[in-house]
Amino acid sequence: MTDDITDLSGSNARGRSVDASELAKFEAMAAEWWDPNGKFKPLHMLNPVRLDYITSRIAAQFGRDARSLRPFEGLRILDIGCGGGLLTEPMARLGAEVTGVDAVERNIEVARVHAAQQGLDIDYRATTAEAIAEEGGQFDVVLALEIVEHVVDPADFIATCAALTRADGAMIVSTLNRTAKSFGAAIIGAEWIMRWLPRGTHEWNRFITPDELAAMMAQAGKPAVDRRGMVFNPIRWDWSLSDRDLSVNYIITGVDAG
Ligand SMILES: C[S@@+](CC[C@H](N)C(=O)[O-])C[C@H]1O[C@@H](n2cnc3c(N)ncnc32)[C@H](O)[C@@H]1O
Ligand SMILES: [Mg+2]
Repeated sequence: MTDDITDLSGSNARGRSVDASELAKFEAMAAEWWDPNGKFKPLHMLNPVRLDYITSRIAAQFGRDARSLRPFEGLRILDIGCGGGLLTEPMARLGAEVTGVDAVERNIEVARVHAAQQGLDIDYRATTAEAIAEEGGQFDVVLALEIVEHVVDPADFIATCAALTRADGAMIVSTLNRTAKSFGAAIIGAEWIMRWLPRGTHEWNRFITPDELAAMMAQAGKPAVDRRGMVFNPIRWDWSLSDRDLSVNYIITGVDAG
């Protein structure tokens, strides 16, 4: 059950969003975070397109010029479920003051070592969103990328992310849609055929539709202002953003209703 983590290494954070069996999957893969051909290959492939999206949304929200040298100087960004820091590091490079949080201690160790090698100053913590919220943490931007399908109660988790986001801030959430196509692409394609991910990494019934996620964000006071699909093109072998096709991977930005 969610409270019983005694069968793990004991290095994982507790919190009501934590599903111990989900954490065990990431704990087992921790060493591979920065291997572009390892088990996180899909995230490495996805990284440029989601970085483009996130950078332009943050620049728009805060009136920054995304092409300047350090456009996010002065912004506080929280990356929840940061893993090895694939998206955390570019945020720091763009000048933001970045906190990366992951419930798996081993991920945080890997992230810290890699950031140090890159000469990046990132505040990495092995904890949960709810623990940061209890401390009263407030951020200009909260990122929750590819994590909501792994937490115990997605609506509760989204509410915590929203509480961590300042009134004039933005939260950006990416995940997998629950469609026949996502079963084919994310489970059969990525796990069974391509073997990019170990079998069982994703559970299709935990995937969330864009409407469900948007409803959770609206309920949490950060209604969706923008949603895009992230689409893999097997002929060009690359990813692009789409206004129309949110059938597999997608990303949503929420800002204050007022
Ligand atoms: C698919 S990975 C995504 C990593 C990173 N956000 C990225 O997109 O590159 C999901 C991450 O969420 C972490 N995680 C899962 N449940 C969590 C929870 N309840 N609180 C904090 N982190 C969690 C896992 O340890 C894992 O590193
Ligand atoms: Mg995932």
